[in-house]
Amino acid sequence: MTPLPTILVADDDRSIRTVLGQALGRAGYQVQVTPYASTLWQWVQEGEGDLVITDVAMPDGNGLELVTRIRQIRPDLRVIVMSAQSTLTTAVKATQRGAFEYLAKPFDLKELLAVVARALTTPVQEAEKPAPAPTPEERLPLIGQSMVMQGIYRSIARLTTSDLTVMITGESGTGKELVARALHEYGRRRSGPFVAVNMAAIPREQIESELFGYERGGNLGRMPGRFEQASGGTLFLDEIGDMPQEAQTRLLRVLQEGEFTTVGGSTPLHADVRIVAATHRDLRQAIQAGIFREDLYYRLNVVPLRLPPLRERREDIPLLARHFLAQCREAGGGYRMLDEEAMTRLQAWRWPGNVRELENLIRRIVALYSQETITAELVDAELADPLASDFAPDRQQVAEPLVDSVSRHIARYLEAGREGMPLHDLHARIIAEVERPLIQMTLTETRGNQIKAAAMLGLNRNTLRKKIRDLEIPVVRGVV
Ligand SMILES: Nc1ncnc2c1ncn2[C@@H]1O[C@H](COP(=O)(O)OP(=O)(O)OP(=O)(O)O)[C@@H](O)[C@H]1O
Repeated sequence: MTPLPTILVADDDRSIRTVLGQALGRAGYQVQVTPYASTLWQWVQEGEGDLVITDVAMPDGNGLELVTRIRQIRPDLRVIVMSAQSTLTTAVKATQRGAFEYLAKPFDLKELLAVVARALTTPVQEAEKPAPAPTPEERLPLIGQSMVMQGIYRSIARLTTSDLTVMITGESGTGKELVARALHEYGRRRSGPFVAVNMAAIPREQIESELFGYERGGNLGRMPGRFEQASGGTLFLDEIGDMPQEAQTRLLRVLQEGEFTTVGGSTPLHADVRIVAATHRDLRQAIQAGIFREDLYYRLNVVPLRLPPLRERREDIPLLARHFLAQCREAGGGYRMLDEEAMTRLQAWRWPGNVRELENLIRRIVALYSQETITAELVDAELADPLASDFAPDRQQVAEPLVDSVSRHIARYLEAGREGMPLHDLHARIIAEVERPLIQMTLTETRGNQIKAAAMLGLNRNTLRKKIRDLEIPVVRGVV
């Protein structure tokens, strides 16, 4: 009988050690747990264990540093890193140092068990051997700690070790260009150029020569296009849905053959670029409408990355708002802070222009007002000013049906229940989660006028008042 695989677990949090020890034991593995990085290192040196699961910050050492050392002395021993400091930098560092997988805490036990099974059964590839020394800088390019952003960090981290074509989708202002830059800056081609081309910003008839270059008359030779400029680096094709048909056909040929010719030229040139494309359009609809080539779509959509709208990750709003305030401060805008109610207002807003809209709002407030504390009244006034907003309704996307997002949340609760989280008052909790933003946003809309809000909601005024009290919704009358 083959012995059971042994898993070495290092985490200074006792509850994590207990939960992992039990779950892995139940799944049929042998488990050794320790709160110390040094004990883990000792076990690894002694040749123990078939798999390592380690935390990052431990009292006597750093799990990420251990990954490098473990991979050096035992390249076949896989390491899964788990961390509560779920930033893009941690994910990239873990992956580039050769961790098999990176999991942001809190994680799903089922997911962990699936990763463990994969780590123990997939044969170790040459490509997994330690990567060249990484140089990710500590300044964070992407802000956000929500579950969805953590998923994005993991994908970006994984994609930095390959040249696969990536298709980023997401509404306007969700950070598509920022993600494309991160893929480049942390990736294998970081010493090459990053060239961005926005299809919507170039006259249609010039797109082909812009991308592929053109032959100039006489003996003048050719004018290089963006493909050539990006050689050795990354070519970011923004608003790919706006690419004219002829350029689509040419691009498809480049992707198929790895070569291109300039407009009017005949010598094939080798295309040495990593392509990252982005769009805020629904390309499937464009395909149906016959304006986007389906074959090109499949060539580009090798790895799809969907950036969620800001309203789907409201928990990131305070972090982002503080980040933009800090940026304003660095630019000489003086010290400002948002009071609690102002922050609540920001979290309740629907953000049709996503992170860009939030960034612009903070900049506008810092520029227009000199008071140190930014209040809810001030935020309300700026949010309600239609002239100040660059986000006219025709730029807004069709929102996801409410039933879909509610169902997703309920499914998450139920799943957590199956994982062992005690579920009680589920009905009341879900109703409150829907009711609170409904009432809060209606009040923002009516600038705190409860009579108007009650009319809009179709509620009796006393009922509304009671709900405001029960749900602990802050009541502030707006500036008119
Ligand atoms: N997660 C984030 N952390 C910090 N800043 C962000 C984040 N996401 C977006 N931003 C900022 O928001 C602004 C818009 O981002 P970006 O240009 O990348 O969006 P986009 O999706 O490419 O928009 P569009 O589709 O309109 O071109 C930028 O100034 C960017 O720095």
